[in-house]
Amino acid sequence: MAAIRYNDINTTPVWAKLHQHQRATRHLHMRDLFAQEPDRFDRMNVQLDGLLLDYSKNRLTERTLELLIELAETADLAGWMQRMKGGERINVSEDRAVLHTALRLPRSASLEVDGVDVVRQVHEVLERAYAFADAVRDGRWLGYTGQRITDVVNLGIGGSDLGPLMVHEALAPYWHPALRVHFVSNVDGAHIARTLQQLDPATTLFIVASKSFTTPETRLNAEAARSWFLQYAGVADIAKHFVAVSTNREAVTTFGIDPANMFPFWDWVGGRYSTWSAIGLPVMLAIGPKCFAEFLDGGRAMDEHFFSAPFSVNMPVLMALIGVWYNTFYGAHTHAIMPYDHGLRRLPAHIQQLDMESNGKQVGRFGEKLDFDTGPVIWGEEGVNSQHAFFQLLHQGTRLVPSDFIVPMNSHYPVDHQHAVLVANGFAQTEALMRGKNEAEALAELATLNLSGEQIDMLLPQKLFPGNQPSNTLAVDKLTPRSLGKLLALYEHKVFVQGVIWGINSFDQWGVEYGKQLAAKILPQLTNEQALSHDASTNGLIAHFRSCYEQLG
Ligand SMILES: O=P(O)(O)OC[C@H]1O[C@](O)(CO)[C@@H](O)[C@@H]1O
Repeated sequence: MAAIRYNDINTTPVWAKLHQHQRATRHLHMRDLFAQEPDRFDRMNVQLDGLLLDYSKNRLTERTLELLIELAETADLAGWMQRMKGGERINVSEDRAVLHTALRLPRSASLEVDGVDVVRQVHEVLERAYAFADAVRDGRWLGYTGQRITDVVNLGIGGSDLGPLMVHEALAPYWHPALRVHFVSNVDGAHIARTLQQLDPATTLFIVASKSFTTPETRLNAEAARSWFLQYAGVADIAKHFVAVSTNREAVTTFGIDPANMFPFWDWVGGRYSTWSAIGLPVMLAIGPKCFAEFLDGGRAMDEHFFSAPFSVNMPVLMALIGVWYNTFYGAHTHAIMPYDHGLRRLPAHIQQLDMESNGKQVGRFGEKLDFDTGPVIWGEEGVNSQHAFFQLLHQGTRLVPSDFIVPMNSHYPVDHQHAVLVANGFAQTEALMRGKNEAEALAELATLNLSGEQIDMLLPQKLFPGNQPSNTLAVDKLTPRSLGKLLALYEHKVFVQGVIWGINSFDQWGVEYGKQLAAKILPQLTNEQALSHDASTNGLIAHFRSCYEQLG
């Protein structure tokens, strides 16, 4: 454990200066900033090998950026980056290193942690996983009847589901044509039952994906899958149809999966950072080892940029600092993620876990209470669907909602000119959110409609758009394994930087434990007559369930 000290970032001079600066600049409208600064876009974009971040549509001046960078320096961001990269145990509450970046290092690299070269370990497992994926994809790995595998079911939840699911969906153009991959996460029996209904046990492969291998939802789904499978096949056939990805060899063996069919990873990979490890197995099966290696390369390209670029042109650092500006100094409560790409529709859900499980904390890394706002509520939906759902609030509601628009410049699906329509919508939204529509513009529009003065008085306020609603635009040349790798690593580093600024340990998740403990207590009470000692609401709900539950008999 590192020596205990307390986070004092909110008592530093730069913290006070940022509060003063916010008060001094909050009246500025981005529309005016753009009018005064014709080179604003040129100054406020960063490009990295096919990925462009335009951060000019933010409530920023040069001074804001200077102060935010001073804040990063004050928080010793460079030091924390080196500590993470070098494998120091920066996850202090669990006494673990944080080395998802090592998962993306090339075979030629080496990184020793506790005397072990973790890069060698990573590539040993990758080679095994790649060989397995190739055998399934080529039809050399056969099921118990000698038929080839046609369906893969990933049984996992949280980080063992959201990341691989998102990457799998995003890379649909690269899928093997004769292999379908399904993801089952919820303990709601509907999820596994509806998936199994479509499947043939003779041609189905199950991946039980769980870092801990103790997560009840995943274990129950794995047991349900095994029972279903054993209705058709024998115990000896399990080895051909069940593999595991985990850090817990003992639990995998106890569950009945041959350790030869287990792909390990390590405690220095957080669940929500694990897509790059063997947890990516369903993705490897779908897109093949070559494309998966390109995905890893993309992540590494972002790592190299993050670890070497000056803060003023460092994509993850800039995105993180802009987020801190709104969260902590403007009091914004949320951050929206809007991918203008159907393949990226699960990205908001993945980033939601990545960000909220990492930085949704009110104490600092040494247990001290933090006296300021930290991680925002992350939410979002694919564009343009989101425009027809909740954009009204962004345009004319009362809340500050910073957002990211992620827009691929090219599509894998050239359906007429629909891609241009999609992109035009994305760009138009960022413009409208930034500019707004003022009284003169709204009046000029109403003047063309031949309305009475009374009608104009009534309609004018409703036609006004305040604007000044900030957004980043991430323009991706094309959604490929490599560009997706960059995008995902960008968000991982953004979250890390924000955690460093706020003094948070972004790599534990104690907050999800309590609900699990109470669920374990309530579960037997649902089906017995034991007297209840919860609060009146919980007692009442349990009693109501007992009276309604048909399977109680
Ligand atoms: O991979 P495991 O150990 O089954 O955990 C699944 C998920 O559960 C959590 O521990 C808590 O929700 C996540 O951090 C994790 O990604």
